[in-house]
Amino acid sequence: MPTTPPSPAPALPDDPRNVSTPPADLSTFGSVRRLYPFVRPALPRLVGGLLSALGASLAALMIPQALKWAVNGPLAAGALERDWRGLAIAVGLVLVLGLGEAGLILLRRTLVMFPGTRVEAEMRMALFRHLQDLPIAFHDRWPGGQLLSRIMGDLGLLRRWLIFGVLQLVVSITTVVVGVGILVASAGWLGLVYLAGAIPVVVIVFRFSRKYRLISRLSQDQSGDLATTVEESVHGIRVLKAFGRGRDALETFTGQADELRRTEMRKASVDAGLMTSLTLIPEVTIAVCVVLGTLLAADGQVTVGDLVMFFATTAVINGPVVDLGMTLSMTLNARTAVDRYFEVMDARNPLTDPAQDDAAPAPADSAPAPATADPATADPATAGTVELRDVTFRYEDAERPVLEHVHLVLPAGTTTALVGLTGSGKSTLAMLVPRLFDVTDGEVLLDGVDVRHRTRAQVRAAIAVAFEDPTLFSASVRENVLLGVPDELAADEREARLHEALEVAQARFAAELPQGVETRIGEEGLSLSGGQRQRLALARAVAARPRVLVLDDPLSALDVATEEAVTERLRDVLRTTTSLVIAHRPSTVALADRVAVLRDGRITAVGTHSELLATDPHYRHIISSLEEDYAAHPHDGDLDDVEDVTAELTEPEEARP
Ligand SMILES: Nc1ncnc2c1ncn2[C@@H]1O[C@H](COP(=O)(O)OP(=O)(O)OP(=O)(O)O)[C@@H](O)[C@H]1O
Repeated sequence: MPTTPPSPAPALPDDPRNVSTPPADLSTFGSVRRLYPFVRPALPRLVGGLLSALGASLAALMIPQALKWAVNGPLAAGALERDWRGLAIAVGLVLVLGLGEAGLILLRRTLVMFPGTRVEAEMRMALFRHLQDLPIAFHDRWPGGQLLSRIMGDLGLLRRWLIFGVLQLVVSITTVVVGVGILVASAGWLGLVYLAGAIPVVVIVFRFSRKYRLISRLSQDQSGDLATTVEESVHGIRVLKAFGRGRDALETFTGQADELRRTEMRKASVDAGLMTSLTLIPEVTIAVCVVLGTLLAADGQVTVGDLVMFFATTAVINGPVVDLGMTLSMTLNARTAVDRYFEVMDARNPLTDPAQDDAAPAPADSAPAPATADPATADPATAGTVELRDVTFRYEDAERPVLEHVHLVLPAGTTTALVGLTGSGKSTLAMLVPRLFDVTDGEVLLDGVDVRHRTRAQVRAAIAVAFEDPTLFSASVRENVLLGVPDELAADEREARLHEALEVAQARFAAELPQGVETRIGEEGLSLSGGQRQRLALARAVAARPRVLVLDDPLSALDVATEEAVTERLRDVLRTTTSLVIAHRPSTVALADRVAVLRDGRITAVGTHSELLATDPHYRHIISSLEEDYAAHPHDGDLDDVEDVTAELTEPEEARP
């Protein structure tokens, strides 16, 4: 039997709230090069788009050459003996070049539109997949708004850059380089003077890049913080309203929005500075060239045709020089977006699946333990058993462990209640069983095999969890309840599980919702009371027919009568399952065959309720404080009556107190 865990994965990246400057080790090129795996399938179209764009620029640069030929040739022949044929050829040439340029621009747009949107979609899906895989510890540390802004805002930025920015950048640079080359080669001194104007442009662009990169990063991070504030205040709207703290939330939001506005203003002013320089410097250079060109023409060193070609070419170059400023800021924003995207994508999940060779065979499918456990994969002595063996667990960044040297066996087919004072580590212990966290030391064994030697999918197929805080998704009751049921299961079997689970969890109210079990609930659907939500979450755990059921205080929001009814039905279900129930109420403890007492991160006693009452003073203390607490707040969980009128209307008679 394997006992050593797989080698640890690299640590998670720094807290995103500390990330305010871009990583210095990658150049902009180095950063955006990381897009290659996503861009590769779209590369032929992108290259096609680039070639079309370059062709369009080349056509634009050829027009001045045609003009020069016309001015020096057919037009120079004099008014009386015009070369009409030559003139027609020149006009035709300009027309063909102009039409060619327009056609190539259209082709470029058509070619790059599809890959741009496709790369964005692929990257978005990859990020979402990765977020689903990342451990709870990652999600505890990363604010939702930061993730939201990366998956939406940053990827939108990248799409715009891929469709327009990157090609325009290459085209602008190529046009400027080729255009200046033509000027230097064919216009002598005039070309060199124009080239000299590039020196201040290079210096200004370099300084701009350094400054803009920092501001761009700040602005995108601040957008993420703002999104987090919106997300938190929308989620916590009830608390904010109940405590009259809406104004405080508004002030926080206004402060952050104003900070972002100031950053955007700084960004715009740095951008404007660059645009002004890129417009002004070529204009000043051209003014100098006009004076010089006039002197050279008067001296007979250049022809009028040369001057027409020169100034027409500078007119073609000037546009791309100004575009260069715009595409450069787009590129720096895209670089920030790539950095922010890969900060999440680079985060590794320390909860790894074992290598194929090391993996233990899959545990018996969702069959009840121990009778039907697969004899080929499970030792009959341990089939269906969960064991925590000398388990120590410390949260990342926490100074001391929450759990220390915990030994606890959950025998197959039994129900163990876990009790302890608040903060003693009950929920933490429960999360180690389905591998939501991995132990720092020791082992969690399922069927006698370390859970780290099974894939996470195998472990989670065997274990279902219902948390105190029930999360429902924006989907129908049916979809929410059948979340843990394999899709391959026959339709009638799924239907049977749905109805059984709703019945066990006393959630028959679902049938009386406006569209029955097809009613959409969750954030965008019908609001349910706390008790109703909890019962659906419990139904979800029951419907999965797990071999191991972990219930983290799943009945806390139920009224007394409903809790009794659920407890009764749950007892039948728990008989076929190995269960761990975290109890905050004496009535929940009554569900259990055995009770384990957790005190300051250690299991201090295990026994039946009556044994512990007789022998363990700490247990008596816990039970009396639970009873006191319950007596003081007997209606804490009785949310069905007060929270939602819908509940009143749809609750079946027998489920009401
Ligand atoms: N994600 C986390 N990171 C760091 N510390 C945590 C985290 N979650 C819980 N803790 C700490 O671990 C300790 C145990 O918490 P846990 O939620 O397991 O206790 P509990 O016994 O379930 O409490 P309660 O009965 O109040 O639900 C607490 O001191 C808590 O502050």
